Amino acid sequence: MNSVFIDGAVGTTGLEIRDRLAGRTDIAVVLLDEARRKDADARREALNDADFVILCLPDDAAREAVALIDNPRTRVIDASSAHRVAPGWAYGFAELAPGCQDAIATAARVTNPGCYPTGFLALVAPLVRAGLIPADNPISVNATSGYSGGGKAMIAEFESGGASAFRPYGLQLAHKHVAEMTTHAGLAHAPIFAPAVANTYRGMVVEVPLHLHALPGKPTLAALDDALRAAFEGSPLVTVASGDVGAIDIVENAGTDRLTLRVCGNAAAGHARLVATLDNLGKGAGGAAVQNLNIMAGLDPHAGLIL
Ligand SMILES: NC(=O)C1=CN([C@@H]2O[C@H](COP(=O)(O)OP(=O)(O)OC[C@H]3O[C@@H](n4cnc5c(N)ncnc54)[C@H](OP(=O)(O)O)[C@@H]3O)[C@@H](O)[C@H]2O)C=CC1
Ligand SMILES: CC(=O)N[C@@H](CCC(=O)OP(=O)(O)O)C(=O)O
Repeated sequence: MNSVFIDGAVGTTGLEIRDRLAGRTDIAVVLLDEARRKDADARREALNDADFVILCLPDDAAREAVALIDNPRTRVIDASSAHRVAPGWAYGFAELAPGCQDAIATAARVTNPGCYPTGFLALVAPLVRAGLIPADNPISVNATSGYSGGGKAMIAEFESGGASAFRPYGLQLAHKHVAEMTTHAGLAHAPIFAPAVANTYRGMVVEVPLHLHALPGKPTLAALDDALRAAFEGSPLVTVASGDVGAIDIVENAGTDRLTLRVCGNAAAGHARLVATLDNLGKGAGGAAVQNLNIMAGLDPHAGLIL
């Protein structure tokens, strides 16, 4: 039996993880009651007693939690963006590249990927690795998230009735996810990241437009599709669907831990739209955390996930 303390268990991500772990007989979930859940002494004790801790906290509180751990045994999964490019942390995206799952399995510190980077990296990293996109190619990424991506505060704002249908943000192009997108895609230059939030609770679309005719090897849409299928072959969570569709819905994978990739575009024009759909709270957060926990604990990687 593995004990797992969830720090931040009543937040949006914490509740998703608790749902996925409910009923598991191989995992004992440890929670602090309402009166003690922000008490540093109570958290220190829980953090050090558990085999695993999952941090579902704002970045500063996540850094504080890690600093409270003073034993070599407790292993950490951080859902925040505090450690996404930090030395000594394994990047918790098992399917991203050969070796990732093994690195997670043995790591003491695993950072969950960001929700937007999960879609972006699945689309781009395999193509960079295959040499179809040069590492120094300029890349843009447009993405839309459900409002639960902003946690309790944004949920309250949207559910109070005053929020707009569609809100582009991050307009100064300094979003906190850019560093992890650049690093883990193996890019030489930061992508231009244009996020937006839509008035739907959960779900996400991440899109990368490409001028194929301007790439050195002038790859075809079929070549990109083949490379993505080869990269994720056998994964029950990350799949490549036909890009020959008229429209894609932001809630396509809402309520699941799936990530669907498509290579769409106009072959004659040499224009591609790489599109990923996921649930920001699924493969983008809670599902990824449970998958990483399973892998670290040597269990079925997909136990408790919503396939
Ligand atoms: N929402 C999403 O789609 C995703 C979120 N994440 C990341 O997961 C983390 C959690 O996000 P999310 O669940 O959305 O956020 P929420 O705001 O919904 O929840 C955060 C929780 O942390 C609690 N908390 C804050 N400070 C402390 C502290 N010092 N000690 C103990 N508890 C504390 C909050 O308490 P209180 O209830 O009192 O406010 C709240 O319950 C963030 O780092 C976020 O970036 C990652 C991927 C996707
Ligand atoms: C809609 C919305 O606001 N989304 C958040 C990202 C979701 C999140 O908090 O995830 P990370 O932990 O990966 O940062 C944002 O843009 O900051």
